[in-house]
Amino acid sequence: MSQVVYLTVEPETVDRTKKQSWIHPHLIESVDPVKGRQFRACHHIPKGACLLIDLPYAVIPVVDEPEVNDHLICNNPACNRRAPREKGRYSCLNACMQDVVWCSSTCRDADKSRHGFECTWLKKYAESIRSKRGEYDFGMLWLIVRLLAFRHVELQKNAPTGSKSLPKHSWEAIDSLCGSSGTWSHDQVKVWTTLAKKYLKNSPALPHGLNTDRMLHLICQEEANSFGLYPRETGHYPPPNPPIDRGEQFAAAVYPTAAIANHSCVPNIIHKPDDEGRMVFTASRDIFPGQECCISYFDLTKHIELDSRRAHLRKSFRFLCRCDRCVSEEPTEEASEWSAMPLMDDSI
Ligand SMILES: C[S@@+](CC[C@H](N)C(=O)[O-])C[C@H]1O[C@@H](n2cnc3c(N)ncnc32)[C@H](O)[C@@H]1O
Repeated sequence: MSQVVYLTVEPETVDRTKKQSWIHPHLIESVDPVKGRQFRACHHIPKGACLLIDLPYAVIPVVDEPEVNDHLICNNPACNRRAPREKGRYSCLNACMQDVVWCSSTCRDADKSRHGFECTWLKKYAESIRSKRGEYDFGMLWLIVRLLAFRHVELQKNAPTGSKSLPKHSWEAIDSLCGSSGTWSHDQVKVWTTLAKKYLKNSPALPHGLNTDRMLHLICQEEANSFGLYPRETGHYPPPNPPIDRGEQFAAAVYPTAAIANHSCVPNIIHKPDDEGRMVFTASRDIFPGQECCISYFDLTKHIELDSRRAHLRKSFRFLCRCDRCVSEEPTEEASEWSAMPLMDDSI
């Protein structure tokens, strides 16, 4: 069977030329006693309907070799398009880091205030963090710095805190993301505390005015809520046979509204970033009033059996999956066994 391609039906209210997040009027936020915040349908949503287009609050490219890789994206948050080598890339005038590029000098100028916030930090730390700690820790810290950079721009503009209703796009929305140090192993929290003290403390190179505890909390929020960006869709169920993976990750981002979506091993939403780094949710089947609307946090072709799915979610995302499929497949005594199991130390 080849992969099913869903044609996303965009309601007339979506104007993609406007750089705004958009949410389907039938998708609402509610709270589940176990899973926390969640999306629910308040009216029927037909298969193929576009449910959400969410602008990232912060995004970073994930590439191994910036000088040869075409996956670099324009750093201007109002653009976020791919910046291919052959079309010419515009580097930082302060030469802070090779991964930082813009697709035009106009985009570079437009991004002056936000990039200015991260530039000194990148120049001072990027190389040494990469060589001492590796790409994962560097990417995580850079994404945190970018969250702070957007906050800085928001504070500078003295912008009114974003809308209270969905879609949300503000520091206030980032502040309310789930994630706490209690979810992670003691060893992991120790490592992150050291990183926060060493690389994220309030300083002239990173003037944010927040304390180390807040930085540690921000790391936990980022780890629980960030998305990997892949070229193909995530969440086809049943998984295509032969399996088609979602391709190589090219970026990581934090989306203030998309982060409300819980995981299901039988999701009714497929998700994929568009050409401008916005996260797009599409209904993969008819959704009826009251039903929860979920994405899949992982490639469903990679973990098939209950044990494998739950172990992966537990290790990478630190929760016991309570989706309909897992609950219906679990042997009666298993739930208590899983709940009693200590969390593994080799998180992520
Ligand atoms: C990206 S957040 C999703 C929104 C979150 N529920 C909230 O309150 O903000 C991921 C967190 O939601 C919860 N979660 C998501 N999917 C779940 C599931 N299938 N079973 C249990 N908890 C889930 C876990 O606590 C997880 O760490």
